[in-house]
Amino acid sequence: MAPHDITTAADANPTGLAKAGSMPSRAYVTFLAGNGDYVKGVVGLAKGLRKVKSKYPLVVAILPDVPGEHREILVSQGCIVKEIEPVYPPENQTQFAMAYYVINYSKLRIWEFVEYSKMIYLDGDIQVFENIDHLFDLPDNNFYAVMDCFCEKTWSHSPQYKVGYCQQCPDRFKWPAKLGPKPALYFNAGMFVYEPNLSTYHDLLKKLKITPPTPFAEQDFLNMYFRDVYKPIPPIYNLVLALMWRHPENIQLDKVKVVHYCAAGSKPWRYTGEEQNMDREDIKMLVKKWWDVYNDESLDYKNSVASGEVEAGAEQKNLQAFLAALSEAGVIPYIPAPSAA
Ligand SMILES: O=c1ccn([C@@H]2O[C@H](COP(=O)(O)OP(=O)(O)O)[C@@H](O)[C@H]2O)c(=O)[nH]1
Ligand SMILES: OC[C@H]1O[C@H](O[C@@H]2[C@@H](O)[C@H](O)[C@@H](O)[C@H](O)[C@@H]2O)[C@H](O)[C@@H](O)[C@H]1O
Ligand SMILES: [Mn+2]
Repeated sequence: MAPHDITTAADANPTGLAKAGSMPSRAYVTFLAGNGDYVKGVVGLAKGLRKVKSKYPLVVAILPDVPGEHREILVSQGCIVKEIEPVYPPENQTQFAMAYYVINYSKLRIWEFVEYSKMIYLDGDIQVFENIDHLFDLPDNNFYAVMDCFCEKTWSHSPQYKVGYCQQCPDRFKWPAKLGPKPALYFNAGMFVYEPNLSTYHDLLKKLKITPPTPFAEQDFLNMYFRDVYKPIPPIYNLVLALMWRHPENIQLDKVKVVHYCAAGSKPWRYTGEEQNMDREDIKMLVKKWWDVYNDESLDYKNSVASGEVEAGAEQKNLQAFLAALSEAGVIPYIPAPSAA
C-alpha cells in the first residue's frame, strides 16, 4: 500500500531540488510513532540538519497514531510528512530487548519512498552536528551503516555477549572456533544509507512474514537481509553512545559528526542523569549540545525562511495558502506567511 502522502507529489522536493525522475532526488528520512515525546527528537533533528546546512529535506514517516498537532509541528519545521501503515512481525513469543521495539518494524515502509533515489535514515534520537551530505555520493547498490557494539546488557541474550566477544575489538577476545564461524559484521539500524526500491520493499515484507522475530526486532532483520551488501562506515557517522565507555579507543569525540542518543537514560528530552554512565561529563556535554540546537529559535523553519536561509517548501506554501484562504473566508484569523525575502 502506498504511503498516505500528506504531501502532494510536487512537495516531494520542497527545496526546489530536481524533480524525481529527472535528476536523482535525495532526502533524509526518520520515523515517528505514538503521541509521546519522540516528536521532540524529530524537531531537534530537523533543526540540526538545518544548522549544518544540509542540501536535502527531512522526510518523516509517521504512523497513524501520531496526533495532528505533532504533524503540524513537523510541517511547520519544514519536514515532509508521510503517513505509513504499521508493519508487524509474524506472531511470536519473542522477548524484544525493549518491548516497544515491535513498532520499529514499521521502518521498513521507507523502502517504498521511491520518489527518492537515495535516502539516509536517521532515528529520531539522533542529532547531526556536522554536515554528512557527502554520504549520498557513496556508490549505489550497497547498504552503509555503522557497526554496533555487543557489550551492553541489552545484548545479554546473545552468544557474543556470553563469550565477551565484540566486533568493535575483535582481537581483545577472539571468537571461539568451537562456536563456529565468527558472526557477520552487524550494524546499528539507527542510521543507514540506502536506496528506496519497490522490489526490495516487497521482498522485505515477504521475507519478514517467514522470519521469526528476534530481540533487536527490525535491526536484526535488516542485518540478515542486507548481510551481503552491508558496508561498514566509521562510527563518526553514528556514535552509539555505549562506544564511549565500552570502546573509548575507537572514538575521538571531536571528530564525531552524528550522535545517537540510544544508551539507556540518554534521550536528551528525558535526561535526568541518574542512569548508569549518564553522569559522565562527555554525556552531559552531548545532551547540552542537543538542547542548544533544539532551543535555538533561529533554526526554526519559519525564521530560517524569513532570514532567507532556506526557501519555503511547496508543502509549507500550500499550508500558508490554505490558511490564508480560511482567513479570507473568515474561518480563522489571518496568519501572515513568513516573508520569502
Ligand atoms: O515511541 C517511540 C519509539 C520509537 N520511535 C522511533 O523509532 C526509533 C527507534 O527507537 P529508539 O531510538 O528508541 O531505539 P534505540 O536506538 O534507542 O534502541 C526512534 O528513534 C524513533 O524514531 C518513535 O517514534 N516513538
Ligand atoms: O528496534 C531495535 C533497535 O535497535 C537499535 O538500538 C539498540 C542497539 O543499538 C543496541 O546495540 C544498543 O545496545 C541499544 O542501546 C540500542 O537501543 C537501533 O538503534 C534502533 O534504531 C532499533 O533498530
Ligand atoms: Mn535510536
